[in-house]
Amino acid sequence: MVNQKYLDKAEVLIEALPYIQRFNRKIVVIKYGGSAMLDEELKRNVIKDAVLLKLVGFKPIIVHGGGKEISRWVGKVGMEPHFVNGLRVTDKDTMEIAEMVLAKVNKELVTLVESLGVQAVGVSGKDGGLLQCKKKLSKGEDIGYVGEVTKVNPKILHDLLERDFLPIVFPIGFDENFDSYNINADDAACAIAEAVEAEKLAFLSDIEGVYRDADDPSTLISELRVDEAENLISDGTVGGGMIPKLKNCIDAIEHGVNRVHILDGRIPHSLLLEIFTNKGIGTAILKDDGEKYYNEHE
Ligand SMILES: NC(=[NH2+])NCCC[C@H](N)C(=O)O
Repeated sequence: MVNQKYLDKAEVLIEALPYIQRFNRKIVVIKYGGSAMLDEELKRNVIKDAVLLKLVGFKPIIVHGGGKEISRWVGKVGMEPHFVNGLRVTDKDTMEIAEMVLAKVNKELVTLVESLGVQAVGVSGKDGGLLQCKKKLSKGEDIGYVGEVTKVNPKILHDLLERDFLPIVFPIGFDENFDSYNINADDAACAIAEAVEAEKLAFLSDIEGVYRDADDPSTLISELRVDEAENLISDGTVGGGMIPKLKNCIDAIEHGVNRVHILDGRIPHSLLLEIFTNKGIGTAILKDDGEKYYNEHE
């Protein structure tokens, strides 16, 4: 008699097989941010997942933020934050700290990947002219050195992938006058995924996914087509911080990314559970004619 426990384990691995085949040699952009960056254990888990994706033949690219770490350092050096109409301003000094902190976080991530036996290269949006940007206004207000991506030059990423490195990007870029800007990491990940024609873009954040009712976690939506996602925005079902997130997802799909996933980075290995199982664990956003794997396999 074979122990059921072993059979269950084998089943889990076999469930992954079609996805390993389907996504072989495909680019997967992983936006890494939120609480999963502050907890060492979670950080290791996220990086292990990315390393696993790499070693089974995918081409992951990590794009990371570091907002909380930047705020911590701004406080640590005793800088007073400025606000314009309730919005925090990124002045020259803050910009300088942001770049320093993100570079430090970037090298920590590179080190973690390297410690797991995969070669990683960290780049900023300045390297190879990856992210060109301009000043982004917030509701018409100048909030300092906050950038909006105007153009992506993905050559550096293709070169690194070609040579089998795992690229790790932090979203600082320059404008046409070579002034530095801090770019929102979700926006950067989205622009990069479009430019490299990624198969997938996965957002690891502090929310399980998209809910039909924000107050009821049992209403998590497993799969959403772009038109359904647009309706959720226009009919007011989703609100707050989910709106820009969902808009990025829609934008990515309209510009060629096949699937976008919103995942909870606080759940250990959410990335693997999403990619290698039929049901996934977060919300998957698909093209209007995208097949819903979940229903298909039910
Ligand atoms: N949240 C979901 N329903 N996810 C389904 C994921 C399906 C498949 N593993 C994929 O990566 O595309």
